[in-house]
Amino acid sequence: MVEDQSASAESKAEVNDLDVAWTRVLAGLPPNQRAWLTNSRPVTLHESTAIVAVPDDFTRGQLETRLRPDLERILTESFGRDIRIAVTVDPSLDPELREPAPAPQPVVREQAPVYQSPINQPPNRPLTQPFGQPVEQPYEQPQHQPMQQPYEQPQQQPAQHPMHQPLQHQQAEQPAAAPALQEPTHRPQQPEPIQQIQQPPPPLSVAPPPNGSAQFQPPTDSQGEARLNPKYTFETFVIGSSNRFAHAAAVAVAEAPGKAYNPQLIYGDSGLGKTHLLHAIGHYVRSLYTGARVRYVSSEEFTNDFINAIRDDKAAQFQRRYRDVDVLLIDDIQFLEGKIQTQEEFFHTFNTLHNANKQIVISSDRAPKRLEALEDRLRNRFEWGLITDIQPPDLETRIAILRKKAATERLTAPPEVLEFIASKVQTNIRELEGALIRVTAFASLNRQPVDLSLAEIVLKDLIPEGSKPEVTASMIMGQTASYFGLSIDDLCGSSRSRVLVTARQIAMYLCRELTDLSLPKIGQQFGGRDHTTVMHAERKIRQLMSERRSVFNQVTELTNRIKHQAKQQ
Ligand SMILES: Nc1ncnc2c1ncn2[C@@H]1O[C@H](COP(=O)(O)OP(=O)(O)OP(=O)(O)O)[C@@H](O)[C@H]1O
Repeated sequence: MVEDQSASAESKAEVNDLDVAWTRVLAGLPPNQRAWLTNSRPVTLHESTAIVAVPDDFTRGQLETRLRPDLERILTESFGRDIRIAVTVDPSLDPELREPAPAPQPVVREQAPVYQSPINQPPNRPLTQPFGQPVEQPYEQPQHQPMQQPYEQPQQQPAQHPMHQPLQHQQAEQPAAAPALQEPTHRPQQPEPIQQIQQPPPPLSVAPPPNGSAQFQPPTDSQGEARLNPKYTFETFVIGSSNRFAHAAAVAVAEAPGKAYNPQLIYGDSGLGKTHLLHAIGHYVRSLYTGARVRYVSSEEFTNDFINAIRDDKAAQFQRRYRDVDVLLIDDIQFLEGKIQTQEEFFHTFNTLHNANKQIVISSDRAPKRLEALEDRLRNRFEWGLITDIQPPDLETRIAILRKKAATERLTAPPEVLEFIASKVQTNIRELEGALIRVTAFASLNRQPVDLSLAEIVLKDLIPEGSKPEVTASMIMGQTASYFGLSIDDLCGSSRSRVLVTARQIAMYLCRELTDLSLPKIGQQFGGRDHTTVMHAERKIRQLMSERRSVFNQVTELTNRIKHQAKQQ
């Protein structure tokens, strides 16, 4: 912790230095070159790489080609050591795209950049779907299939499974032949077709990848198998000082997968946006590179998949699923702690991908150094790339997140209510969003406008004063079962009677809102259900709360009971 704080203090100092150095850059360039930097700004300095944000790809092309030598020379002189630049596009820097300043109360300082994701720009850059796959497959697929197997410790598996035979290992360690990089096929278009930018700009890489460059193969999986939540994009991600660096690095990685930083590891507490950034990388890569094979997986699913593959003798399919990809996004790596055989398998997956210059992005709830029950060789590998952290957002960022959420979900709430909610919920963004949903649902049920007094009433019970009591899944399940006159076995069982389904979904929703448990962990608590079932339940209850008073009341009453119980413990 102390170490983390000092690292963050150091990075703040460097940001200031970078600002100073940037003024030297501006002073040192001839006017015709300086003009390119009018709307650009330095983002941060990480080791020997200065990340610079520019408003569009055209400017980026200029910085990466014509201006690069001078920029790097002046920065190198300023810092007294070699500095290279990495350029990222932030369209909100374009004065023409900038949102008008918010009227009277300028509480919100951070605005999310409006990413020009090609997904949203069909006319110029259709998203080519190889093999006629649908463009997007719904992310949330309600499934009620119990998991094939409960979460078993992979240690229980036979040590010499074919998946771990020496030959396989050798193959995994071999660098795969990596042909030349194909530039993004869907670079954002520029208004003026100037000859110079007909060439795609050079990649963002700050150092050439060790074994040549990656090439994206035609995908073998469908769009749906990337399993990306359509809501988690860079466009919907609000940037603040707490996540600015992680965001900039994520954009850089998505623009030059396998080249900019490999692996990228994002760490931070629960509910701070790690999963969101992983999905956003996936979307952006897919929109830039035709046919890029992207796979998102939580470490829990990876573990289960591995166990099932061994059980069903499907090692080869398992390996193909995770190794024949261009970008592997692996969430909550801390889940692999203590799981020796899954770590072993992941180690070889990592090596195969890294050797072939395929991008790996990892999230964790802690810095790699603190993943004590993870093998050293894995932790070392995580340190090969770029490690970025996400801190809890400050008040302004929390308000900006609520504004964005309200806009995307079409929820109406005046600024003072958003400020009130943001001041009450300080650490977890999932909880922040949950509070907004409850306030707006309550107003909609009562056909009342959303105002401060209403928000105060709704949040009084949700967020009690004083220290936050720890809520567990068993408390939620116990309270829900007794409230509905059911047993815990009923909640975990397979009956689909209407009352039972609603009770189960409410309990899952509350686990999501009141605990830090991941989706697969919650599914596991409810009789080994799939994580998509939990996602469906969360969405369903959010919707029902604003449509049915009975459901709103049930959720509110249960929250009170659960929090009360937690306080007594
Ligand atoms: N900067 C942000 N801008 C907009 N929404 C955000 C931001 N950060 C987090 N969120 C939202 O907060 C919710 C929780 O985020 P997410 O699931 O990515 O957190 P996490 O760090 O992966 O948590 P966990 O470790 O519990 O899985 C999501 O709905 C996400 O969209």
